[in-house]
Amino acid sequence: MSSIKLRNISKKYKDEKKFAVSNMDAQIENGEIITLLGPSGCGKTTTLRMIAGFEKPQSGSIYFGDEAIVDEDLFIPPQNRGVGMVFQDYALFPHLTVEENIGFGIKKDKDYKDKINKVLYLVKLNGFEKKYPSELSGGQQQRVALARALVRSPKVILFDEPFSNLDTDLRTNMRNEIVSIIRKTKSTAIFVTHDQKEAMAISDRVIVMNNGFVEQIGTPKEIFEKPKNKFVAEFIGFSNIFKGEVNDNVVSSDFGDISIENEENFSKDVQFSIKPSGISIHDEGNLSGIVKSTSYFGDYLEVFISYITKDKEVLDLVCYEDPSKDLKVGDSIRFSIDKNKIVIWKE
Ligand SMILES: Nc1ncnc2c1ncn2[C@@H]1O[C@H](COP(=O)(O)OP(=O)(O)OP(=O)(O)O)[C@@H](O)[C@H]1O
Repeated sequence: MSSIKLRNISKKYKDEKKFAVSNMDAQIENGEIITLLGPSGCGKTTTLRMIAGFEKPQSGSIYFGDEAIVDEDLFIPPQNRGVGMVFQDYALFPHLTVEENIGFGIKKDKDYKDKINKVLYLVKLNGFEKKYPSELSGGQQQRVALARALVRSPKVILFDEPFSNLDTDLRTNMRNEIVSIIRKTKSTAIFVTHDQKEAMAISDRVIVMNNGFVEQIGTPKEIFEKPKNKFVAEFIGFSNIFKGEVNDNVVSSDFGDISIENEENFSKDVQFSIKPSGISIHDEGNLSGIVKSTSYFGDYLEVFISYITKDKEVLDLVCYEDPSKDLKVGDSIRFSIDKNKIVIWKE
């Protein structure tokens, strides 16, 4: 187990104009589960591969604990880094049994059997040692891949989109199981995903990346409550994003003045998001609009409202309403905004 420090690392692939990763700084604590989150092509896999040693950064340094593994004149090769990797496609040898896959490349000393049995038990595959990968489900194959990483007692385990080949139910179960094994073994783990829900569900902290840059590093709660900018807010699924101006404890916008707590001391130009649950349609609402569309989702009704500003601009808002409400497209309605359901960031 080890902490990891990335200091100012940059990577540009040969013949590419753009940097895949630019000036990245991050500190990952010992035993922490961290996720690199961002859209396709933002540099997540490149970062993971630089930590594993499959790619060499042009500049910057990487430390495992106090030990430099990459520096100006230093490059420790992958096999000497003590890194375990679990890939999206499991990368198991089809002609080897579960036991042989897990034990591949490790010394067949007197502890060999014990080590294999210990990890088989951990991933709940005892009894499967003589099976071949083709005889296993996707989830079971993924557990073999994890056991193969764990048997080497790695300093850090890297997971590249490990759940993307599994269907939804299995995916949730597998991710809970894998996280509980990581916690049990107190491993330091880095995941790569572009699924924000998954990132929030499994991580102690999330690194949000965009275009090779780190946009924000924080706990899921910090990122949800204090997104740094519009990219992060949109990427984690915020809707109803508008501009405003803050003076003391009031944000002024197209929806009038709304008093806020302003613990962050925002001033002047900001952007803000109104959570869909923070908009309610009722006759006493101080704002008026027209129902643009409705979609029924069982537990709630998703309603799009068209709101006309003082400058005659039409803004669309989405809100979640009681599904028993009788709302039809074209209805004139009144609505209000709950100031506690507003999230603000500096523009
Ligand atoms: N071997 C390579 N040679 C040249 N360019 C590459 C190579 N691998 C990645 N890139 C480029 O580097 C950038 C970052 O790619 P990377 O695979 O790290 O992104 P990602 O966030 O992991 O994307 P995805 O979610 O699609 O896997 C992209 O612009 C990509 O096209």
